[in-house]
Amino acid sequence: MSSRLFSTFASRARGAAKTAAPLRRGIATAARKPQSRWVAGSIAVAVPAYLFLSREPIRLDSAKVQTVATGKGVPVSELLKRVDGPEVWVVINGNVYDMTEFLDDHPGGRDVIVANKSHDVTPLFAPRHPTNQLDGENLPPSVKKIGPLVGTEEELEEIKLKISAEQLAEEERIRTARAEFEAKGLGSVINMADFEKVAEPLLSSLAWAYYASAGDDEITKIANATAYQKVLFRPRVLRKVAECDASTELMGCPSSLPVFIAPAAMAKLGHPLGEINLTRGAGSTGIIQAISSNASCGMDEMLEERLPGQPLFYQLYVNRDRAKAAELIKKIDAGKFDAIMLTADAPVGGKRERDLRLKGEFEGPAGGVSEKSDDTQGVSQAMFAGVDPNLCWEDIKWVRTLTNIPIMVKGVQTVEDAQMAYEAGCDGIIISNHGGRQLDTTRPALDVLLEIRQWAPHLLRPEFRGSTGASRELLADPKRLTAKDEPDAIGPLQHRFEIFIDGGVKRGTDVVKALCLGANGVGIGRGFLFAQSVAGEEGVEHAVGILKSEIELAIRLVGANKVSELRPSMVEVKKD
Ligand SMILES: Cc1cc2nc3c(=O)[nH]c(=O)nc-3n(C[C@H](O)[C@H](O)[C@H](O)COP(=O)(O)O)c2cc1C
Repeated sequence: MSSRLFSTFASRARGAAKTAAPLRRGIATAARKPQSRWVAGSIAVAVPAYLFLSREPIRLDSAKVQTVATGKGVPVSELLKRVDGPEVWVVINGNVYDMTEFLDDHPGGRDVIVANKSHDVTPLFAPRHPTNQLDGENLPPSVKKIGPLVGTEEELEEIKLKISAEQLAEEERIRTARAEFEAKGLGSVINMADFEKVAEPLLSSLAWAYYASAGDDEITKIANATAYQKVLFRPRVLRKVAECDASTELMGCPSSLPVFIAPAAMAKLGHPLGEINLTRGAGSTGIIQAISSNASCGMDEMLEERLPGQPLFYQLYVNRDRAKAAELIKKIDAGKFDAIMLTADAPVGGKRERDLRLKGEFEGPAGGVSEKSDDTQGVSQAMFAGVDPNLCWEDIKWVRTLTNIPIMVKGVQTVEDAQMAYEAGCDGIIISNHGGRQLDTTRPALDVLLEIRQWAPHLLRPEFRGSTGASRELLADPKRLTAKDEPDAIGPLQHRFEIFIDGGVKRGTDVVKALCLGANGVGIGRGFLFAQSVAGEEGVEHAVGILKSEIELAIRLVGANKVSELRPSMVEVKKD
């Protein structure tokens, strides 16, 4: 995918220097930024992280090789002495850590650590945690760093995690699928659904379950996507559509498309660079990434990748420990993020059965809001253990006292709550049901947008308050396209209020439909997770390229030249 298509940030900072690259570039790009702290670790874990549960040898980093040579450090024999005792020591990235005091604080529960005591757990740790999770002040206070490990090849072999026949078979399956995909190339992916199909065999069963899962019977997840089929276009013809510009502004930030990367946790489960792929891909294509509170890369790692002027949003889960929550909000403020998406639809985690079936093999990220998890719970529950279930509208005011960054509420699912968000002084909302991952059989997100149009049109910009389909005014003046479809009888809003929507968006036509109905922009979660899993940063760029061409095509074929010309009269909503 060429960055020439996307001028916004790419040309400013990275220029058009990118050349067509092999699919392996996702890994190779780690070497592109030698200043990144990520690099040293990423080379070593690249292959195992792809395979997720791989027990392939982790190469020693240079510091460790030196200690082996000088004989200084913690001998393997010391580690092995703890196999049967009460102390729990593990090796991560060549260093020995005492986890005994940390066990009950671990977001993923104590079992996963205890079961692997006195082993090198780097292959389990790397795909789930920020690379700098154990550096300096990031080291949890209850974890003790003992020192670098030293040992002979045979001793190091002894402390490697044991791999089951099932896991070996999975590694083989992934290897074969990747080889098959690389023979075909990224050009074989021509739409967002293709990314999902290609990603499935490339992912570990755990990563696939985590990404694809949704609440209960996954009815809302499916409905989110199919809802777009009930909105049909009413294209206008003979409109001079040679020119087309799909760029727009989201919360006052330039965006090459009316699409943003919805915040989604644990991108490293799919690719060793994880969310860094998303930051880079968003930067080079000029779209906006919303970073999850539970990202598997650290906030500072992503900020390091940010291009000059690149807008970034941050998704906030408010921790029940308000001191911790305030600390995170101050970090967001200091990071100069362009908007906060305060997630409100997950006071507790949904029941995601694909996750639950794999329980015991997964741990939540150590960053974000995750807290100690109850070991009877599954994957997603670990993610939500720290989230304050008592968060309420009053708390928006509290967040406001800590930062001036625009605040949006993510997870609004009724017109009543859209109005409450406006009255609470929020700068916007994201209509979302978390991709169907929370309360199953909740209405598809698109229905909420239609409900807002029906009952609170004043929350939309004036030109989107009209009815869909042919209006009396339009028929009286059919040449009109860019003027308002309906007179603005309601009057202006008292403060900025933008409406975004996510869930089930797979096509450029879905995006254009949401915009015709009054949304300012559209978020995509799984689609970008799959894209980065398939081909790292280049996968993200390829996905943006697909969306861009589909969105531009839809804008033109509906009879417009730019986003601001899209109108309710260009669509009709089929009655159920
Ligand atoms: C694997 C995964 C992890 C997610 N993690 C978060 C998260 O940490 N915070 C959040 O607000 N939403 C999270 N979401 C929800 C997304 O932000 C978004 O609402 C949803 O993915 C949109 O649906 P789509 O995947 O059909 O595009 C996650 C979604 C997925 C699929």
